[in-house]
Amino acid sequence: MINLAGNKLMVNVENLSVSYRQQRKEVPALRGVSFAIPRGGTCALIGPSGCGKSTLLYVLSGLLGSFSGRVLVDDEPVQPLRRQTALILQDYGLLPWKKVFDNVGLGLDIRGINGRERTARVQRVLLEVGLWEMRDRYPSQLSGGQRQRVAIARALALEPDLLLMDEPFSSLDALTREKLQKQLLDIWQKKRMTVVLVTHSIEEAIFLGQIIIVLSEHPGRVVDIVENPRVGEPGYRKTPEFHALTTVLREKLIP
Ligand SMILES: Nc1ncnc2c1ncn2[C@@H]1O[C@H](COP(=O)(O)OP(=O)(O)OP(=O)(O)O)[C@@H](O)[C@H]1O
Repeated sequence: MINLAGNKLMVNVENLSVSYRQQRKEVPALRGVSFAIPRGGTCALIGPSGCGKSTLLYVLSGLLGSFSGRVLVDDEPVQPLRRQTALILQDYGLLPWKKVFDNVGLGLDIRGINGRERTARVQRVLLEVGLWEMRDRYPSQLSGGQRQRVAIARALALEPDLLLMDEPFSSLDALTREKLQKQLLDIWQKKRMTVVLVTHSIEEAIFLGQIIIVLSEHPGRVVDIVENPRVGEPGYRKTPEFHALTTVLREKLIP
């Protein structure tokens, strides 16, 4: 499928609704959500706590298969364990008993990529995120920012064309957070995979999301889809446009 700007769509969600079953009652989590992300674009999902952001990410990853509506990833109906989709969860999902090197190789192990190919890919991504020196450490011997980078490296080792991230930087201090946001942007500019990121932070959404999807209170509906084409431009964070957009989003989220 092609969007209006002539780009192929990576994600196309039409009229998506999701409910959870809780004590024999249907609890709606998302209602009638529609949006599209072009291939190689970035998208930030933002909205109040409990509005269904993580649920939406689980649907895109294929982990949550019971929904109504249509969800296409690279023109195919979404399915579990798509090889080129990588998902980074909130707690990073690192195994404490495995060293950094093997934590990064975990996704490759699951997909049966081993031997020299595995070693080469793990080495390459550890160098990319600046963690090669830490390869023999255990997760407990790393800082929060380093652990997050291990999780990113693990995702990159899969050479994904769709990277899904659930609040990847929320537990980090402000400085580390900005550093890693910048690093993610650098990686995206190099590889141009499609990125979908859940965040609570308005600034993060504007810094990283070419498309910002604003969801309503639970059950989540799309309040607005904001286009933010200057993502990745040097110095964007310091521009008046960036600050103006901060105000616009704040008003949409806290009317
Ligand atoms: N397994 C489940 N069973 C029942 N209800 C659930 C389940 N998982 C989530 N929910 C409910 O669905 C709604 C959406 O949850 P979700 O975690 O997707 O929201 P969120 O926007 O990511 O929240 P937060 O910003 O607080 O992380 C919430 O009201 C939540 O309580």
